[in-house]
Amino acid sequence: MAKITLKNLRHSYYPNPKGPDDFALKEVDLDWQDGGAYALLGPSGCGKSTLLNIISGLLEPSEGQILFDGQDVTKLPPDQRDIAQVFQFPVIYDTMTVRQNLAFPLKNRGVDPATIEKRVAEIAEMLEVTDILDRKAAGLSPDNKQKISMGRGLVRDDVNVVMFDEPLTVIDPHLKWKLRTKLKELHQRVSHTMIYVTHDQTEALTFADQVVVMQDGEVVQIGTPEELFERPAHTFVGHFIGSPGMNVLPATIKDGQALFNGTAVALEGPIHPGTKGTLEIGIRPEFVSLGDTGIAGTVSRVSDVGRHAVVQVTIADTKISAVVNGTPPATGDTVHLQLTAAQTRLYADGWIASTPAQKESAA
Ligand SMILES: Nc1ncnc2c1ncn2[C@@H]1O[C@H](COP(=O)(O)OP(=O)(O)OP(=O)(O)O)[C@@H](O)[C@H]1O
Repeated sequence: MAKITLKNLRHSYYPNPKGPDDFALKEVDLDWQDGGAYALLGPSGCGKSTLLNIISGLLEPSEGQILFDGQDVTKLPPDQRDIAQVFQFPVIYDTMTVRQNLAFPLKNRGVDPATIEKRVAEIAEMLEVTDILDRKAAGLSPDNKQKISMGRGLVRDDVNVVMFDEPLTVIDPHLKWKLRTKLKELHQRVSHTMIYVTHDQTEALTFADQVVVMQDGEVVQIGTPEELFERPAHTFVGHFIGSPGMNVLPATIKDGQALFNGTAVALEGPIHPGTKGTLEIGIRPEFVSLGDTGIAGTVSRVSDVGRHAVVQVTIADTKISAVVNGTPPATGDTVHLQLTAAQTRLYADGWIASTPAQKESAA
C-alpha cells in the first residue's frame, strides 16, 4: 500500500491549451494517505476519469507529478504501478470458475498455491461467495459477476492502491445498499489505500473517510462526510451534497451585516475582511424552521418524504426549502422562516466568506 501524492497536476486533451477552460484538470494537489478510504465525487464531466487514468498510468498528465510513497511514477506504464482496478462493468473470465477468477491475479504473479488458496478463501468469505466458488462465471448474475470483479481487485495484498470506477453501476438498486456497506467493511478488513470514483453522493459518503469533491476540473473541497455536510466550503458542495441540497440565497452586505431581500440575516460569525464579488447566503433546509416571526414568504410546494416534509417557500424570486417535522403548512399559506444563525454562512463567488464564531472557553 502506498501514500499517493498528486503534485501540481494539470491536464488538457488539447495539444496547445490556451486558457483554463482548455484544461480537463485545472490544478490538483492532493495527498492520499496510506490505507485511507477516499471517494472522488462529482458530476459527469468534472474530470474524475481523467484523474483516475492519470493515477493508473493510462494517461500522462500535461503537467505535474504522481508520487507513490514519494517515488515519482509519472512516466511509469500501468503494469509497473501495482494498481488494482475495478471498473463499471465486470471484468472476469466467463470460462473460468469463480475460484479460478479470484486466483488469477495471484497466479499471474507466481504466488505459491498454498497462499493462493488461503487468500482466495479469505476474499470469498468477505464477499460471501464461498458457496459459488466452483461455479463457472458465465452463469452468474450481473451483481455476482461484479462481486467477483471486486474480489479480483482486492485479492492481492501487495498493490499500491485499489481504484473503483463507479463499481455499482450494474448492481440492482435493492442490492446496492448491501454492496456499498460491504465495500466499507472490506476496506476496514484489508486496509488497502482505496479510491472510489462516483457521481453518487450516497455511495461516496457511505464508503469514504475522506471525500474529494470535484467540479469543472478542480477540487472544491476535501473532507469527511460530516465536514462536507456541516460546512460546505463552496456553494457547489452544499448543493451537490444533501437531499435537498443547501439553500443559496442572493445577498448583499451593509455595515458588516449580510442582508437577504433587504432583511438582515444573522450569520455563523464575522464576514471575511474585504469580501466582495457575487454574494450568497447558504443554509441547509434542515436548519430552516417555521415560526411566528421571521422572514415572511409563501409556501409554493410541499413534498412529503416520509418522516418529514420538505416545504418550499418563495420569497421575492427565491425559493427556500425547509425540513419540517409534524404537520406541514399548505401550498399558498404565508409562513415565517427562521434560520439557525450558527448554520448560516456567507459565500462570495461561490467560496465560503464567513468564519464560525469563536466558542467561548469553559470558565
Ligand atoms: N479523450 C478525450 N478527448 C477530449 N476531451 C476529453 C477526453 N476525455 C474526457 N474529455 C473531456 O474532459 C472533461 C473531463 O472528463 P472526464 O471523463 O474526466 O469526467 P468524469 O467526471 O469522469 O465524467 P463521467 O462521469 O461522465 O465519466 C470533459 O469535459 C470531457 O469532455
